[in-house]
This record gives sequence, C-alpha cells and structure tokens, in this order.
Amino acid sequence: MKAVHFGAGNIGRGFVGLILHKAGYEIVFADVAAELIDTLAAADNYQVHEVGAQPHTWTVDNFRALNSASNEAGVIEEIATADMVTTAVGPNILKFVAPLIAKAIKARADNLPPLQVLACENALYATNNLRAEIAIAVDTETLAAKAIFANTAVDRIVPAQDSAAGLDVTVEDFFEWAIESGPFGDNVPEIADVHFVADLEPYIERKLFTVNTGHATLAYHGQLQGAKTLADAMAITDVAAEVDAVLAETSAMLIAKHGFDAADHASYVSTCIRRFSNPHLPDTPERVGRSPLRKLSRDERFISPAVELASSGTQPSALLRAVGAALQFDVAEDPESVRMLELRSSLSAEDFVSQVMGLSVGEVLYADAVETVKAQS
Ligand SMILES: NC(=O)c1ccc[n+]([C@@H]2O[C@H](COP(=O)([O-])OP(=O)(O)OC[C@H]3O[C@@H](n4cnc5c(N)ncnc54)[C@H](O)[C@@H]3O)[C@@H](O)[C@H]2O)c1
Ligand SMILES: O=P(O)(O)OC[C@@H](O)[C@@H](O)[C@H](O)[C@H](O)CO
Repeated sequence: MKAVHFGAGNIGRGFVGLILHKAGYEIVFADVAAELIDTLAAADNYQVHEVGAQPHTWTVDNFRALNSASNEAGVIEEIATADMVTTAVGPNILKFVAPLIAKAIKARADNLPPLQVLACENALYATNNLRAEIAIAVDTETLAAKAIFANTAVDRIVPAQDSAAGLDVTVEDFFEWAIESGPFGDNVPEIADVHFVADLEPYIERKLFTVNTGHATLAYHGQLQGAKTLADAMAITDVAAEVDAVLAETSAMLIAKHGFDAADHASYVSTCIRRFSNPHLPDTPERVGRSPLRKLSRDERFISPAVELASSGTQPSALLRAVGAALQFDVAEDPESVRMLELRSSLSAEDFVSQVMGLSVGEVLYADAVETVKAQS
C-alpha cells in the first residue's frame, strides 16, 4: 500500500506518517520546503519521540520524499498510483495542493480502486473543502469513479521542533484519529490506530471546540501574562481559570448538541487540561496562537461555539474574553498577526466583525463581538 502525504512538517512526520507507517504503508512525503525534502529524501529513517507519562520512541522508515514545487509531475505520478493521499499543510493551503491531486485523479488508470483522499487539518470538514477545490478541475463523473473523500479529526499535540533534532519529532504520548467510515463502503482501510466512525460530527466538534478552543485560550491569555510555554501558562491561576471557563461553555454546548454523557465529557476535558500541562512538551503561545485571522473566523474554535451558545440564550462570556485576548496577539513573524493588527486599525469594529468573524449586522453575537473589538481599540 502506498500513501502520498502533503506536508512533511510536525503533524505530517509525527502523526500521519507514523500511523500510516505502523499500518504498513509506504509513504511518499510531498512538500515545498526544499531543504526538508532533500534531507528526508537522503534519510533512511527518522524517529518519533513520544513524551509524557508513557514515553516511547518509534522509528519510521520505508518512505520517499518529493518536492511538490519543483517536481509536480513526479508527485502527480505517485498520487495516480497511490492507495491514499493525505494532507497536513494548513486549511488555507489546500487550494494549492488540490490541482496536483486533480491531475492525478484524471491520470489514474480505470482498473485501480478509487484514490482515498483525506485532509488532516484542524478545520471542520477540511476534506470537503479539498474536494471542492479538486472538483474545479475534474468532472463529476470522473471524480465519483476515481476518488473517495473522507473527513477526519486528528488530535496530537506536536510542537515546533528544535532545529538540532533534524527529522526527528518530539510529540505528546496522546493521539486520536477519527475518520468517517461511510465513504469507504465495504473497503474501510486497515489502520489499527484509526477510529473509523459512521458520524464524524460529534468527534470533530468535540475535538475542535475542546482541544483547540482550550488550547488557543491558553495561548492568547498566557502570552498576555508573559508565559513562554503552554505548561507555564497553565501554572498561572488566572489563565487556567480562563481555560476552565471557556471549556465549561463549550462543554455545555457540546453536551446539549451531541448528547455526550456529562461524566465522560468531563473526563475528556480533564485529559485535555493534563495534555496542555505536559511539562515535557516545549510548546509555545506563538505556535498555538498562530494564524489568528483563521482562528477568529466564523466556523472556527471561538465564534462557532459562541454563536451556538448565544443562539440558545447563553452569553458566551469566556469565549468573548478569549477573542479579546486573541485580538492582542502580536507576533511579528506571523503574517496573520501582522495583518490582524493592520485590520484592527484600518477597519471599524463593525467591519472587522463582518469581514474577519463572518457575522452580519443583527445576527446573534454580532453586537457582543463588536463590543469585544471596540474594547481592544
Ligand atoms: N502540530 C499539531 O499539534 C497539529 C495537530 C493536529 C492538527 N494539526 C494540523 O495539521 C496541519 C499542519 O500543521 P503542522 O503543525 O504540522 O504545521 P507545519 O508547519 O509543521 O507543517 C506544514 C508543512 O506543510 C508544508 N507546506 C506548506 N505549503 C505547502 C504546499 N503548497 N505543498 C506541500 N506542502 C506544503 C510546509 O512546508 C510544512 O512542512 C494544520 O492544519 C494543523 O492545524 C496540527
Ligand atoms: O494547528 P492550529 O493552528 O489550528 O492550532 C494550534 C494547536 O491548537 C493545534 O495544532 C493542536 O496542537 C492540535 O490540534 C492538537 O491536536
């Protein structure tokens, strides 16, 4: 079995690559970072160090690496004959990898089973978004015959890596990968570490609105308090209280919407808090808070649950305070942070809320969001 994986970064090598390798796949990493790809192409293996209560080191081998910027044809050829193509490039990058996948689907031999396409990004239904980009270049009949699209929820904290580590990746010991089973019909892939589920929505929403909402809240409030790592931020009483408050709000929303058992959900939340506090994981507010414009958008970790709560008559006060902290995320190396600060000074609070958060005048939460932006001006 062969998988082509776009994005040989942290989650690519430390999660998708590892799990597919353990399931027996040969992996072809495709990335635009020339140095990374050259190093991977020259290596026989790399190691994944799981740190936490149950440390373990895995060796990943049986991979190749191709530069998807300078060798598009090579990547297309690999995808055309692969069983699976996965991505971990960032939700906003999917439109750049889609044309290569589209060309590969068109070139795929009729006698091969459909290509399995999975976007492993932190976003609701990222595979649907990738499919829409691919569909621009492939007719409906070919797409239906030659490809299967499955949404996924991926969960493992992989911090930015020390440059001295080379290809090796340090990751937390926890992981969870849920993939919707329906699109595969009777041919669900055999991947021991994956949880195939009939209905992904509860899993993806629980993950994004617990792990990622809590994580981002910790990063933004923690950075304002001067914390250099996420574990340090968790040790600041006021910051930890904001994380608890935000997760109490999203827990209420998730339990009401998906019918989770309250005790099971409380245990899920406690596990997240423990994961955020992992002292062996050198994670930073800059990484976890990255791309604040994406994180403040309508379908993302703050505004989506806040709208859901406000629609049912609950004031999402902690989520709005987290939004207020996010609006102050000032990291010169992060283009979205720079752009967000420019937009905050060039747009009215009302226009910022419509353009960045996707809320319309008169819509639930609109007025509170405008007040939150004004409070930071
Ligand atoms: N790191 C985590 O803890 C974590 C956990 C779950 C999900 N994710 C999600 O996984 C995705 C990747 O995150 P990451 O932390 O691994 O980031 P990363 O920056 O470490 O890796 C992204 C990789 O994508 C590559 N890339 C960028 N543009 C590309 C293109 N056009 N074609 C091919 N490759 C391209 C980059 O060069 C980089 O190597 C994001 O959507 C993120 O939300 C991350
Ligand atoms: O990747 P982002 O920017 O959407 O979010 C930053 C972190 O919260 C995220 O990468 C987590 O570490 C990950 O989602 C844990 O599964």
